Amino acid sequence: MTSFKKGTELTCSVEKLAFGGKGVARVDGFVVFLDRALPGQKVRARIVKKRKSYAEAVVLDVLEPSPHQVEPVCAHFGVCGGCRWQDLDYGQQLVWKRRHVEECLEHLGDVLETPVGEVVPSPRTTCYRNKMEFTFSGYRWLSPEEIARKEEAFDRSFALGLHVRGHFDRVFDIGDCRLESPEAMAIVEAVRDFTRRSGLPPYSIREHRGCWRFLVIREGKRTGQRLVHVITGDFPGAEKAVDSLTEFLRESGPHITTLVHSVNRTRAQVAQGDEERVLWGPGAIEEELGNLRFRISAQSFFQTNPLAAENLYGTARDFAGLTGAETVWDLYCGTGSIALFVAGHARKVAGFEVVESAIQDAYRNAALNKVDNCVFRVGDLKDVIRDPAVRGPGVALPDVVITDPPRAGMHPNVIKALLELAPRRIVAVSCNPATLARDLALLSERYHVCRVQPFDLFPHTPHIECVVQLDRKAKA
Ligand SMILES: C[S@@+](CC[C@H](N)C(=O)[O-])C[C@H]1O[C@@H](n2cnc3c(N)ncnc32)[C@H](O)[C@@H]1O
Repeated sequence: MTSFKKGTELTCSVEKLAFGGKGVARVDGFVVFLDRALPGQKVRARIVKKRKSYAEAVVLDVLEPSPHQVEPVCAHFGVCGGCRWQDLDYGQQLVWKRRHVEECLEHLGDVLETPVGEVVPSPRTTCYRNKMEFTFSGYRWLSPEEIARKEEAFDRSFALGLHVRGHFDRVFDIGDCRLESPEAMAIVEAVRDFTRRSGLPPYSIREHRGCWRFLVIREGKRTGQRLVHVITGDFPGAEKAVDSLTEFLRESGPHITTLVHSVNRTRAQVAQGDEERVLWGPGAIEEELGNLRFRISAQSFFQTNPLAAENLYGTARDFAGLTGAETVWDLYCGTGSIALFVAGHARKVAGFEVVESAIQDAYRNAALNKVDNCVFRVGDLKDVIRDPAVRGPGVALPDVVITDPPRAGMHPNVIKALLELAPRRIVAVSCNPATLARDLALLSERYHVCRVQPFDLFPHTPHIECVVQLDRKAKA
């Protein structure tokens, strides 16, 4: 009988991928989750955690490869925290993503009227992200290959890059990220070069002190515009150093359209800051989605894979089945992209969102596109969804609701309100099949779940988005 004690080494065959991305093997009937394993592989692995009904293990050696294994396109694969499925054939990634949606929705049984659709692939599988966040660190992590190159002297006291997989406190110098454009990577290189020589220290997450914290690059995939957002700590000389960095990039970084500096005074390791200073250009970029143009400022939310999001929004609009006569509510509207996408097909659209700056962006985007039948309301939906005062006099109750909540899904108050408001159709957009399944089960009290269409917005990761059409049941 195999022991599953921590530290035990075993050989096993990987059967499938679990929701979340880990490989699954059964050893003597006991489930073992394997980090970085693919179905079809035979591996030697070491148990790192033992629970009552399962164990977790790391792969030490691949003894037999998976038939679906491919050569990863990125040199940092395995070390980097992103792209964990880059060594799995893209077609298979889509197969497993669909299966995970099916598994999550399985318990809905007959409520689900049609099978889950085939996953719509991302138009691009590399260079698809329009936003990347890079972290500065005073402790540069070196790969075993770099350490082996003893003849090279590596400066370990400064890094600008991404986090090492599973380690929030380790950063490696990224040279070539395949999710980003070569132009954006050239900016990372130039910023690293300048800041390393600046004499000012990277921010330390242990001492909570230092200058350089984050570099965020946003890129309009259709417009080619690029925004550089430098986030520093509250450190003497930081402002002057960013001014000099701006001058340096103006001379050497031809790919930049605008540069913004902000200060993060908090201990939270988030790439956001206050006191935004626009040092170069308009302080925002524009992106095109369908026939709309969106203004994206340094800290506003925008879908990170715009080309795939365009397909998703188009399907959300199709599922809404609008004739031009409807009042549509766009719940969790962010900067209004879905509201604006459907505005031309509806009488009136009302967007609801908790972040005030996103609402300002939504109005700006409506004006930019000369859309005049949308209103946007700020507030926590669980409190404001039934509040006529927040809704305002010009907004009728909805014929159709489109809802796109964060990963946690909809609050029970929002579900309850939807069941009472009972629009004839609900289109649910979700980035988390598990919370989607929970919300659909609750809504099924009054709604048929007609269609589920998954979209891949994040190639090489286990993430999957879904658009679902729900139609109100006829009264018995
Ligand atoms: C997945 S995003 C969707 C944004 C938008 N539909 C889009 O496609 O760009 C979820 C949005 O819900 C907002 N949000 C989160 N919790 C909320 C709440 N309790 N009430 C209202 N909005 C909320 C977030 O700020 C975010 O903009």
